[in-house]
Amino acid sequence: MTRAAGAAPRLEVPVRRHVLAALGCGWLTAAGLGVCHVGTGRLIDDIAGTGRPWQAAALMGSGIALAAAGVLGQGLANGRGEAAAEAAVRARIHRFVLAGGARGEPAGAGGPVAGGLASLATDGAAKVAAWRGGFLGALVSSATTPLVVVAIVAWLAGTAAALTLLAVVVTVPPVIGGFLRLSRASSNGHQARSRRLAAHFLESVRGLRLLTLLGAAERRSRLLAAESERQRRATMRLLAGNQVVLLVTDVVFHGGLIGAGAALALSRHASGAISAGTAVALVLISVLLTEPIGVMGRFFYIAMTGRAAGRQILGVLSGGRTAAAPGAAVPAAHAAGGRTPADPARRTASGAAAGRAAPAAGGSAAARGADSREGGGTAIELVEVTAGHGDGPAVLEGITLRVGRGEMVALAGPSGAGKSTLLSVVAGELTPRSGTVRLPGPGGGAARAALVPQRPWLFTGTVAGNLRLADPAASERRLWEVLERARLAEEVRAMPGGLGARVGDEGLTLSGGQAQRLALARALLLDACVLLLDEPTSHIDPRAEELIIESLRRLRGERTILVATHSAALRRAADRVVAVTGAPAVTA
Ligand SMILES: Nc1ncnc2c1ncn2[C@@H]1O[C@H](COP(=O)(O)OP(=O)(O)OP(=O)(O)O)[C@@H](O)[C@H]1O
Repeated sequence: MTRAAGAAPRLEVPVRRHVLAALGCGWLTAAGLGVCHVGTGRLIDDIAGTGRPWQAAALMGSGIALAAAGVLGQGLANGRGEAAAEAAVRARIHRFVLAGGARGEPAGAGGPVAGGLASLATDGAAKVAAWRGGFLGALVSSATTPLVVVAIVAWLAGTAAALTLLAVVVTVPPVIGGFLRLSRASSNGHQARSRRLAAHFLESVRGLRLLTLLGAAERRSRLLAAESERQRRATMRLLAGNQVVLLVTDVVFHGGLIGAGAALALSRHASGAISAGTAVALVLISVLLTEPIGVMGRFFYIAMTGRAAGRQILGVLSGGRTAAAPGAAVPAAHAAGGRTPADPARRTASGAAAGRAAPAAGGSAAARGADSREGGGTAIELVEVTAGHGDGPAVLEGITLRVGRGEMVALAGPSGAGKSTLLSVVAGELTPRSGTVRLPGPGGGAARAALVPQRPWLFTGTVAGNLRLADPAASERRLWEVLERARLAEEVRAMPGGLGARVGDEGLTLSGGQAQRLALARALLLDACVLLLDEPTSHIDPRAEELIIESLRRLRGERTILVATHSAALRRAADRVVAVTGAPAVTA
């Protein structure tokens, strides 16, 4: 994309050659058809006994050959132009994404970017290509073929007749332009809404795990269904409006141009200036003047949707940032394998009891936790639990672990040892292969557990919208309350819009620490007795880590917290550290 000083920005696609080829072929087709119609006129004069038979046949034959060559050539030029344009637009978007653009803040209204880009790179690129590569040449040629037709008319019926016809022809572009402008605004809005909807679908699929954990999947699906229905109705309205525009242009211009041609032919024939055959040829040739309308009718949607998609792509490419947002959460990959010996479970700085290692039966160690708060009751109980993913080997084997009510227990251990797997088992996300998992609630029933995954998913929208995924009916007061408890309220107050502040694509307008605390606040809204936190302080700076640890300290005692972590500071803050070493060895 290049931009001359003061010129409007343009999405550059390498199709000039193809457009010129399509233009030349379009003229060839028009000239061929014109010559063919002149031959038809001569044939009529032959039948009337006033012409030369060989001349009519020669004109018709050569006209058909020229027109056929023009049609084939234009088809080829359009096809190649479309392929070249599509490849070029996709390459631009890919370069932009690889440069980190999709992680930037959305330009303008703050719509979802990654989902929107996926739609632009596929559907959008195809639309731009169909317009710039496949249609522009045909459009330019059909807009200029009337000049070829007028030249043939001048040869057939004189300059005056040609100029009269030209006067009618020149009214075509401004009127078509007016119609296009009328429908452009609605088409643009419709495109933008379609892209937003596509992005919402994509985002929901990617955040499905979290939606399920929060019990918000059903609500989200109802929301998407309602949005889809609104978009379907809007599409039907747009199509109906476009049909009306097409009908009007068709009737006005076909009638006007063919009528003008017929009137001209009749008057010239009546004055004896042209033969009957030439008059018929003139009417037939005037039909060629309706070519621009035919093209507009056939490609109306291609031009409209292609231009709108081009503007969107250009807007994203020139308006998006090219670097990852500072402090953006970096995805933490699950390390595979790694069955290294356990970090030694150790007594924490607070002096609480550390997990006890117990010898394992059959050569492996088993977790043997103990309630650190005698009399407080057990909040989490795992007995001889063996678990793994799919058909894979067991990640945890024969685990026994008890966590007391209100206790904060840190799960430590090397990457891949099974800390996240253990949290999934407690959360009920992963069914153990054997053993029992119990979360006895204070009232006797099962307690509710809220899992905050390693990389919390934030949906495009506002701070309040993300919080209310957990509790749609939560009042503002309640939202501020959980934000306070997650030590995020002060920062949200400072954001433009407060609770209404935009949380961009995947939450990337927030720092990693803010995203973690927002996810924690959301989990607090669930009113779950048990909080399961997976690496809540990974990839954030010491200040943000301090804030999260501080908020967990405040929650301790009131909620039971099981936290998987590599952070020494977080382990120190816990009542107890349990070392997870992976199957077959897990020690407590
Ligand atoms: N969804 C999954 N499907 C298959 N295997 C998985 C899945 N999730 C984790 N694993 C495997 O289970 C093992 C334990 O992974 P887990 O994420 O529980 O470890 P972890 O101790 O939490 O690691 P980290 O500290 O890096 O987060 C690893 O070998 C991992 O590859």
